[in-house]
Amino acid sequence: MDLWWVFLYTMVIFVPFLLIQISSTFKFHFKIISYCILCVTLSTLAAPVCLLKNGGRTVDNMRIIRAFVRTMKYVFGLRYEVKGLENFRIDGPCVIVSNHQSVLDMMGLMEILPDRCVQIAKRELMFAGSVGLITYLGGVIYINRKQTRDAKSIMAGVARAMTDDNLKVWVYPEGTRNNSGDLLPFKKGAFHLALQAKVPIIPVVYSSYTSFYDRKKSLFSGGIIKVEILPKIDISGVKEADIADLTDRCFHEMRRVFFRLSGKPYTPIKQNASSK
Ligand SMILES: CCCCCCCC/C=C\CCCCCCCC(=O)SCCNC(=O)CCNC(=O)[C@H](O)C(C)(C)COP(=O)(O)OP(=O)(O)OC[C@H]1O[C@@H](n2cnc3c(N)ncnc32)[C@H](O)[C@@H]1OP(=O)(O)O
Ligand SMILES: CCCCCCCCCCCCCC(=O)OC[C@@H](O)COP(=O)(O)O
Repeated sequence: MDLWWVFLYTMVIFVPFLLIQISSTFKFHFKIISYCILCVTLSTLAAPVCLLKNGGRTVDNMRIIRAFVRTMKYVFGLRYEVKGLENFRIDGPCVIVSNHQSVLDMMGLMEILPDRCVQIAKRELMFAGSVGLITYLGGVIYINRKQTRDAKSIMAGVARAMTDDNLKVWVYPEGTRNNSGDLLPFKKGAFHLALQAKVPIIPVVYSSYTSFYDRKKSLFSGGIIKVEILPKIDISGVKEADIADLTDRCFHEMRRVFFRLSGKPYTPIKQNASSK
C-alpha cells in the first residue's frame, strides 16, 4: 500500500515536470528552427533584390542584407541598446573584432554594421543554401579553419583588398560560437590583418545572452542586449613581435567590458589571452 502512494506521488510530481521539460525543449527547438526558416526565407527574398540592384558579389549588397535582417529582432522580442556608435565614424578601413555567442549574432551584427564592411566566416557557411548565397553576394570572406595555412594566406590577400577597396573587415577572434558566459581565448588572425593592412582595430562587445538564451537549458526568450563599440586601438608603432601583446590587450579590454555589460562581477584570469 505504502509503495503505491510513493509511486503515485512520484508520478504526480514527475509527469508534469517531464511534460514541462519536454515542452520547453520543444519550444526552444521550435524557435531555433523558426529562426533558420526566417533566415532562409529572407535570404531567398533578398538575393534577387541584390542581383537586380548591384548585379553580383559586392559589399554594397550588405546594405540590402542589413535592412532585411534588422526586421528579425521584432519576431524574437530582442532589443539592442547600443553605445559608442561614434567610434565607427572613421575614414577608411579598419578591423572590427567582436564576441560571438550564437547564430543569433547575425541580428546584432546587422544592427550596427557600418557601410563597406564584410565578415570573415567559416567556409561551411557558403553551402547553407540561400543563406550561403546571400553571404556570397554580400562579399563575405570564407576561410577553411582546418587548413590554417590557407586561412592565413587568404587573410593576407584581404589586407590588400582592404586598402584597395576601402573595406572594413569584421572578425570574430574567438573563431567559433561560444555561449559559456565568458570569452574564449582570441586567435591572432585579426591582429595580423590589422598590422598587415596598417589599419586600426575597433573592438565591439555584446553583453552575455545567458539570461535569455541558453542552449544547455533550452532557454530562448526575449531580452535586451547591450552593445558597446569601443574606441579604436591604434596600431602605429606596433611590430610583428608585439602581436601577442596587442591580442592580449584587446582581449582583456573586451572581457572587462563584457562582464560590465552583462552585469557580472569581473573575475581576472591567469590564462593567456591568445590561443596556442
Ligand atoms: C537577408 C537575410 C539573410 C539572413 C541570414 C544572415 C546572413 C548575414 C550575412 C552576412 C553575415 C555573415 C556573418 C558570418 C559570421 C560567421 C562567423 C564565423 O564563421 S566564425 C568562424 C570563422 N572565423 C574565424 O575563425 C576568425 C578568424 N580566424 C583567425 O583569424 C585565425 O587566427 C586563423 C584562422 C587565421 C588561424 O587560426 P589558428 O587556429 O591557426 O590560430 P592562431 O593562434 O590565430 O594562429 C597560429 C599561429 O599563426 C600566426 N598567424 C595567424 N595569422 C597569421 C597571419 N595572417 N600572418 C602570419 N601569421 C599568422 C599566429 O601568430 C600564431 O603564431 P604563434 O603561435 O603566435 O607563434
Ligand atoms: C540548407 C539550409 C540551411 C539553413 C541554415 C540557416 C541558418 C542561418 C544562420 C545565419 C548565419 C549563421 C552564421 C554563424 O553564426 O555560423 C556559426 C559560426 O560562426 C561558428 O561556427 P561553429 O560554432 O564553430 O560551428
